[in-house]
Amino acid sequence: MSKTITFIVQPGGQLRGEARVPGDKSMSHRSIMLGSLAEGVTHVKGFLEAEDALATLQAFRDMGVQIEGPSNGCVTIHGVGKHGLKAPQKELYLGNSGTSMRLLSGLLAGQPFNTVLTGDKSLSGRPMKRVTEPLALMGAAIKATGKGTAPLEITGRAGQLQAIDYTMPMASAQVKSCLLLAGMYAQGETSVTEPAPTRDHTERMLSGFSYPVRRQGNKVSISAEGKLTATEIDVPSDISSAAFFLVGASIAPGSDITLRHVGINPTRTGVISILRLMGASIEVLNEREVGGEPVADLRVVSKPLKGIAIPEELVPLAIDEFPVLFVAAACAEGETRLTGAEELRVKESDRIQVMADGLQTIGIDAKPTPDGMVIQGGGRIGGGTVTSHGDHRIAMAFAIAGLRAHDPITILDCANVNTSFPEFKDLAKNLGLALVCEENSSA
Ligand SMILES: O=C(O)C1=C[C@@H](OP(=O)(O)O)[C@@H](O)[C@H](O)C1
Ligand SMILES: C=C(OP(=O)(O)O)C(=O)O
Repeated sequence: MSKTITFIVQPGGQLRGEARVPGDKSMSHRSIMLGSLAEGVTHVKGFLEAEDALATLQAFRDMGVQIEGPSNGCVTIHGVGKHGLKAPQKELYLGNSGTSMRLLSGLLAGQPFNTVLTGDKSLSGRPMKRVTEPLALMGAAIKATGKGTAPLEITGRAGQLQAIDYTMPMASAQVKSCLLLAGMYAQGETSVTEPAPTRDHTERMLSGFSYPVRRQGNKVSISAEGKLTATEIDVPSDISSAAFFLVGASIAPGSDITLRHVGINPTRTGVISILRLMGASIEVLNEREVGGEPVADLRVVSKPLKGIAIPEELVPLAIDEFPVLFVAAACAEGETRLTGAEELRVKESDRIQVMADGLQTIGIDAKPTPDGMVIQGGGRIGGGTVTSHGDHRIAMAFAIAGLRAHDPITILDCANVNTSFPEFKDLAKNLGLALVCEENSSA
């Protein structure tokens, strides 16, 4: 039996009040990976209790790591050291999570045992050559399908990986992190050069575990010399989850919200920069540093938005926020143009096509292009039935569109909101979104 979830949003309303959205997904994954490889006991708080991060947690349990929790966001990891993982008894199932699969492929390439990585239908369609090809240059043995997709059969080549100096063809934190994790098991110094800055949580967290990692300009380097020492990790709220409310409060007249304890690492704040360019009022309050990551409270007051050409350098810094940014564009006066974002086509869904289809259904002039979208904002937003194609961020983006719609919006296939933000519907309702959630069991 599987559950289907449908969101129904009544039109209009405003967002008001305070909320703390759940922990950062990227950091939650990495806390489990590095905590498991550390010597000693790592305590994590603010861990994201959602399916993607839990898939990573289960994978490490399957490799013999004793992990307590999660309970109220607290996880205790009894690290086994860099060479302490054990062969899993079965394949590692990673659900919907691209981050788990790509980072683990690097980490597992240099282990003294074999593994098979599998995922759900969406993950099994996502491109893995971007990691298997550079890993092969390091001497890894990974067999994918003919299309370069999962399942990935990894033959562990402990002691046989060689360092590479690799320039990534695309700006991807997953590819960078995969190669850095493989580099921890390779002979020589592994370097990864990125064409544009991407999220740097792996590098920051490695330093937090006292593992040497070096950055020179856009190049990051690591070697096998070093060990991870257990630490305390405080995961801030995920700006990618906060983004739904940053947009919602901006577009719904009369809104005024404060989101507490949000991670504002500069490699993640593209959504704030883009919304401000569109005219949004977002104040960054109480800036502080928590465990090597910048954190702040964000206050958003509604303000009329205007369409813009989104600067391409902001694309990797807001890569997961485009579904909801397209909704902001639909509510902005004038044209918004996104270019340089072809990566959106290979996420949990083709986020360019799926968002354009849904926006058109609710009456918006949205034209998909190979690498982005052109949206004419300011028109009447109607209502209708859209499908998320099992993509959590599409489901939540259309829920937010309801704030400016004239008729109800029904969003099909929303169960995957649980991959990143299970509390979405409750938090959204508390802030003022008129959202109803229907659950049905299907055989
Ligand atoms: O490293 C990470 O944690 C992530 C990197 C990004 O993917 P890419 O590296 O494919 O851009 C992002 O879309 C994903 O949600 C999380
Ligand atoms: C792209 C995403 O995640 P992943 O690549 O880990 O599946 C996302 O959360 O928007």
